[in-house]
Amino acid sequence: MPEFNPFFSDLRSRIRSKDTVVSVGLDADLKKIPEHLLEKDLPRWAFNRRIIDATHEYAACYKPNVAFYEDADGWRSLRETIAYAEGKDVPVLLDAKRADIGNTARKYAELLDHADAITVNPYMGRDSLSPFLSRRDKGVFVLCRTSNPGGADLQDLELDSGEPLYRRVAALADVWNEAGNVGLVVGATTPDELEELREEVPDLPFLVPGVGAQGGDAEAAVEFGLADGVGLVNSSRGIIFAGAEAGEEFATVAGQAAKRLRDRLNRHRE
Ligand SMILES: O=C(O)c1cc(=O)[nH]c(=O)n1[C@@H]1O[C@H](COP(=O)(O)O)[C@@H](O)[C@H]1O
Repeated sequence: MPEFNPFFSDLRSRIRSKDTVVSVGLDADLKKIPEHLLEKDLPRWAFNRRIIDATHEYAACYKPNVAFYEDADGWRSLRETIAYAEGKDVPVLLDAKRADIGNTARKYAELLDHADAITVNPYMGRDSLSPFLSRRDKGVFVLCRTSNPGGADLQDLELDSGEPLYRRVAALADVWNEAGNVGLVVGATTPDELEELREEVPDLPFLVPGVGAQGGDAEAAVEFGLADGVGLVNSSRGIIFAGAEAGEEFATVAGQAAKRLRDRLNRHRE
């Protein structure tokens, strides 16, 4: 098994030094940002800055989902947000779920010039992921068993061998992990699959979304999400919009929510 690459080694150091596996999802939905920030030049950046100030002590990483930034002001907000998070020494995992034919994938992989790690979609196969995998110092999280209800539609399909497709994805991701830079995305909403996948690929760290707003199993997320103590459990809305009713105190409430999740997850860590 390859050693962890620089991204996962740094993540391990952060997890140890801050004693947290919480990934704070920066899904800065303009429709939910407190009204008093909407008059700012870049409301999403203003929002994220305050969220980062309040949560960074509890964050193993920040995970902005690019869906919330794909417009001109959004990209500017995202750039500012990433720089600010990195200024606080918190790694940034860009949730982009990309991949494409080689020529296009090469372009998509340039997103990694601006972040420490990325999520990718394995549906188009190995060559569509090569430009990401060849970034040996970054983290590449491969979607495997997703947390949404429709995750079963394709991912649970049984192959001729009798194994479900998501298990094959996990086995392939393990093969693709030549540089020690690969992780898997496995939702907390399917704890049995989390357990099964931990057995299938004992060395791959998982990003486990789906706790908080989606109601996933936080205990299973921690029990099975970590490989050699390294892994991430993400909550987005459950943290950043915890203070939706708190007006100007929204960030304080978000900080409390991040701390609560950290403490809850830590109770289940060895
Ligand atoms: O790749 C992801 O992060 C992801 C995979 C998955 O299976 N389920 C899932 O919810 N996510 C992302 O994790 C975040 C979950 O947000 P909350 O439900 O608000 O905590 C969103 O950004 C989703 O896009």
